[in-house]
Amino acid sequence: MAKSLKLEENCFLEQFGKQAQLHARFNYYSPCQRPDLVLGLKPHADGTGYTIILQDEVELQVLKDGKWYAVPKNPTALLVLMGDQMEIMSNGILKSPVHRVVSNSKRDRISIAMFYTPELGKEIGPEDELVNVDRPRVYKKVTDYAETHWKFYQRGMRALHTAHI
Ligand SMILES: O=C(O)CCC(=O)C(=O)O
Ligand SMILES: [Fe+2]
Repeated sequence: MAKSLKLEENCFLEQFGKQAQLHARFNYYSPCQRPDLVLGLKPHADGTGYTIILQDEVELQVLKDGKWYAVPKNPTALLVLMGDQMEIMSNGILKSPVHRVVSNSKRDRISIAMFYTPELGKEIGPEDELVNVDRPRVYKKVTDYAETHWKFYQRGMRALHTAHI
């Protein structure tokens, strides 16, 4: 990702720190009689650096320009979603998408999500090379953003505005 932005290849890794955290969550979504009324997982963006997902059935959707798009099923692929902290470190170039899981009346669904988050207590912020006259600094430096994210998540809100300049 750093290389794709013409940055020194370890710069994001250094921001994550030596004690970066990796959490795994195993999700089971049972069939639901009223998929029109019930979501598998409410709309949210991840507070991680990034999240890697393995899904067995399509029901994950990503919000773009006010519309929900299904992420195609590919059992041999891992889906990598940017989290809010990669959006901050890339000064808004990489986007942390709002996503949700819809439910299905016929079948269940299993997914495994790996959440990769910077070390506790480590300050992160936009890479200096990504700040210039054409692209002013969008985000300030933040520490333990995942905690702030969690507080807002519980109220069904995004936390990214707390990192805006
Ligand atoms: O189950 C999925 O595919 C997505 C899970 C997810 O978005 C999350 O746990 O944050
Ligand atoms: Fe998520």
